[in-house]
Amino acid sequence: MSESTTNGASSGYTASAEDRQSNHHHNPPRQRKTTIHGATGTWVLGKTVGAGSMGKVKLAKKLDGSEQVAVKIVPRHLIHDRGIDPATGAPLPPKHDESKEVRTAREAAIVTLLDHPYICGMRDVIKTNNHWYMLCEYVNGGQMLDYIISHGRLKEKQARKFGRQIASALDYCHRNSIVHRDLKIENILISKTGDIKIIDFGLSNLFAPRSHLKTFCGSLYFAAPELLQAKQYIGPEVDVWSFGIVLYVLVCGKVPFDDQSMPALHAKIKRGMVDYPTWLTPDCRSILSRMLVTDPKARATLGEIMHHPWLNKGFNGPPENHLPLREPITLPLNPLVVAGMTGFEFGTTEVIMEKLTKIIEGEDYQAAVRNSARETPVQSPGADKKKSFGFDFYKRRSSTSSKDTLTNPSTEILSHLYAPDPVNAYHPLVSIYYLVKEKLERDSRLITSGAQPALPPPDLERIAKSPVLKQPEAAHTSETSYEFQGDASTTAGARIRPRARTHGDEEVSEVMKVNLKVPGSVPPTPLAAPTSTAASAEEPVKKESAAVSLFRRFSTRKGPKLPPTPTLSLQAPGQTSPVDISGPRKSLSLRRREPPQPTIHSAGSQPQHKDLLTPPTTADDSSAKKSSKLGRSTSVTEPDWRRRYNRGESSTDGPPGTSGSDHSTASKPENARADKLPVNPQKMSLRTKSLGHARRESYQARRTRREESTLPDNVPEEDVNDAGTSAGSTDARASATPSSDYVKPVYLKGLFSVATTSTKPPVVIRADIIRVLDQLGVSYKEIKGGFSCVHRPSIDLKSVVDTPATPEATNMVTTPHRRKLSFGGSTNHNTAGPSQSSPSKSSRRGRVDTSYTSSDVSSESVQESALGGSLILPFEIYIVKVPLLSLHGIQFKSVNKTNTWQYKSLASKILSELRL
Ligand SMILES: Nc1ncnc2c1ncn2[C@@H]1O[C@H](COP(=O)(O)OP(=O)(O)OP(=O)(O)O)[C@@H](O)[C@H]1O
Repeated sequence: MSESTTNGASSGYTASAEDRQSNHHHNPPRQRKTTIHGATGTWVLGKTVGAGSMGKVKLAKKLDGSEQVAVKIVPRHLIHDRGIDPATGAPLPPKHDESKEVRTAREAAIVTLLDHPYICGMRDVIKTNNHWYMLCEYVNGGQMLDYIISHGRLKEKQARKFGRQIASALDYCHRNSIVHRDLKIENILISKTGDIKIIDFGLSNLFAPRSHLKTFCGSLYFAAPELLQAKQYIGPEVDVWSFGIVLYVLVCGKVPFDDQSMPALHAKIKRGMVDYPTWLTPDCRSILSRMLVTDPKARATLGEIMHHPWLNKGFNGPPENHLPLREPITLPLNPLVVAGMTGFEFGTTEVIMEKLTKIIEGEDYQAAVRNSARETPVQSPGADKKKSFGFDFYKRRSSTSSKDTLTNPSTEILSHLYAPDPVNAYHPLVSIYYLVKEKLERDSRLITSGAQPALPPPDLERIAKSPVLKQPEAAHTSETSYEFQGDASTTAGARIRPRARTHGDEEVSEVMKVNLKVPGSVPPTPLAAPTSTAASAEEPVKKESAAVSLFRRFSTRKGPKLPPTPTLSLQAPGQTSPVDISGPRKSLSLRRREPPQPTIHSAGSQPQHKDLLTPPTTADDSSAKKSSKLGRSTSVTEPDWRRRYNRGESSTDGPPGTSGSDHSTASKPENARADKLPVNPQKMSLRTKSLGHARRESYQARRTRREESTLPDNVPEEDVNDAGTSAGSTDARASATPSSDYVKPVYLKGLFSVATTSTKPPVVIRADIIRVLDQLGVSYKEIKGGFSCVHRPSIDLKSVVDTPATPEATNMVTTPHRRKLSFGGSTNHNTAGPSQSSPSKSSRRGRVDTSYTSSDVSSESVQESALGGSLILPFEIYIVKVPLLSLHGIQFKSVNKTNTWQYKSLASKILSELRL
């Protein structure tokens, strides 16, 4: 096997060499083994584990095999056509796309400093002439999105655990003056221990309490209303809104706001009318209704959320934010720490020293220090007051406003937090000072313990040569905002991803754009060990034996084996049911009719829809238990499932899959339901929506993004499993029957439900998968343990019908269209895959309707798809075994997160066709 090598600048060091791709042209890509060199050593790139709009994510192993990381590879594109140099008249030389550079550098810079059990850690950053390589902790428990897609909504108790972890991570960020701005279900991964890891800080930024950010970014579905109104915002409040959407998705299995028309979706988000399903407990509804408040000033602060009864039920106190204990900064400043802050381009070390000194000496800061010393902490059980309260930016600014009168019980205990806190989010410079200092301390501890070799000193000279922009004003004395370059108002400044547009900055005064480099002065830190400390900190009062207990109870759906859904159709335009992302759950639900469920609406709201597709009941939902006839979903413990299984109930009733590492759960079985209900044709839609991205860009923008996210020829690649073009069912059929080690065991408990587990042996499951993939025209190749698949929908362009845009749509890049696309008709499927002109076998048998209609996708995407564009959907299916239960199951893995809704829809369809 040949090897190509990429030398790079690590953690901000100047790129020292081109990516070496010399082997590329001489050897087939599969043969190549690419290595990258950074300050942390030499890493061998492996298979692709994910992809986003910024690039691919690959596995990498240290040359000596001692470590494994995920590497986010971001191509550095050169802009060639830059016009003429007015001075010389000569064409300007090509230059890297600055906004993308800045955003990547920002992500690297921020995440490198963070140290939190629920935030994916950064190991090293390597920059070459052609790429950024961000070496991150490899999170191998799957994606939250995949889990929700396969299993539907979570029980409240499960959602609470995740909710506490999200709150903990957000509180840590906010107290460090960092706002994520792209919190969404796709950006939450699950670790092997069953804990969450937040990824993708590519849209994060620093905020100052009295300053404003203005950039609209993030997924539309998760975006706060003020962002849609081009309003300025401080920062934390938009994360609280997105957190509310995520929590809603977890407990409801759908997004709260949705519409097939973008303007209508905008309007719904701005109106903020939320349907709260009746199965939600009052506390759950209460916390959601405090987060999903359209007025950011009236919206709960994170501090309030962390003290909300729902989030604390069964726990000793609010979530721990894992912030180290901090003392107010005193002079003189530590020059080593200040040197480590240059990566953020606050300026040269001298400038940072001067500015920070001014802040620390300032009367505001000193008053804050005095106040904080006087403050009598209100101690809540099990939590340190300072660590658990969010800094209440709005209350501090307008504490007398009636809008600040919270109805939540935490009002009182929050009231003392009206003063600036010298150690929490006082000012970005102050926060970064703490973060760098803490990182240096961590690193020195590691070096002392011999765990981490000393790294070369930072290239301060290079850093010093970087352009220095206007320096920040002292905190609380100006409205200066730390808006990094790339947050600028122009589209060019926005991250190219199918989800957002950037508002103009005309309303914003004194916005500072700060260039950013990767911090070069801070040595990388080895990745933290799995989050055992976090788990203990989050241990509930009602003892759960381990963090993984979250998955001990399983979302299962009991129901008779019914014929497969005959029709698969997307909702017609005008239907306004919110997105139900619970794929298999949804497909199961299609077989049953449920009595209409009353919905509870937020004050003043009108019912927008009734979601009959999302099943009620949770473990701690008494109301749902009372009306169990309404439910389709129940959670069972393994013993419960065993009982049912042994009684000879349908195999599709169980099991609650588990890795088997802990079977001690003593939770009571919950009500299982017969659900022998007829089909509700009205609810037979398998329309699925993206939870992630609003794809309303122009065709050009999409094309650009696609080109950008596709690794160019010179990108080191070992595997080509994203293509899926060469393989097909012929290969798969020809391959040998799976051996006993074909299937991998499931290490994460509870990732399986009736929809994804089976008593069938792997060989039968494999054959079934091949049958269904063939049937649906999905290209595939067999990989270890499963299938690497690519779906290329065929589009009936004749069916594309423009719909008139509303006035609001003028704001949007595209207008909605009707379209028709098919699950059949894969263009390069090796075998006799169905096509539109030739209906699939299943269609002929009346089991699958291969086409559906939707107005969800713009004509651009239709055209694009017709051109073989971004509707191409790569994903993987694995056959796994569930230890101890002698069961097998399948696991979906999305490879490209830009086609979420399409992936969800296809996964649902495959599952329903598999009839496991
Ligand atoms: N540390 C990690 N461990 C395992 N998988 C990862 C990791 N980081 C990212 N991935 C996978 O790669 C995918 C893309 O990663 P990421 O969200 O960082 O990319 P992106 O280009 O910033 O995405 P976006 O389109 O939202 O901008 C994720 O959805 C996930 O599946």
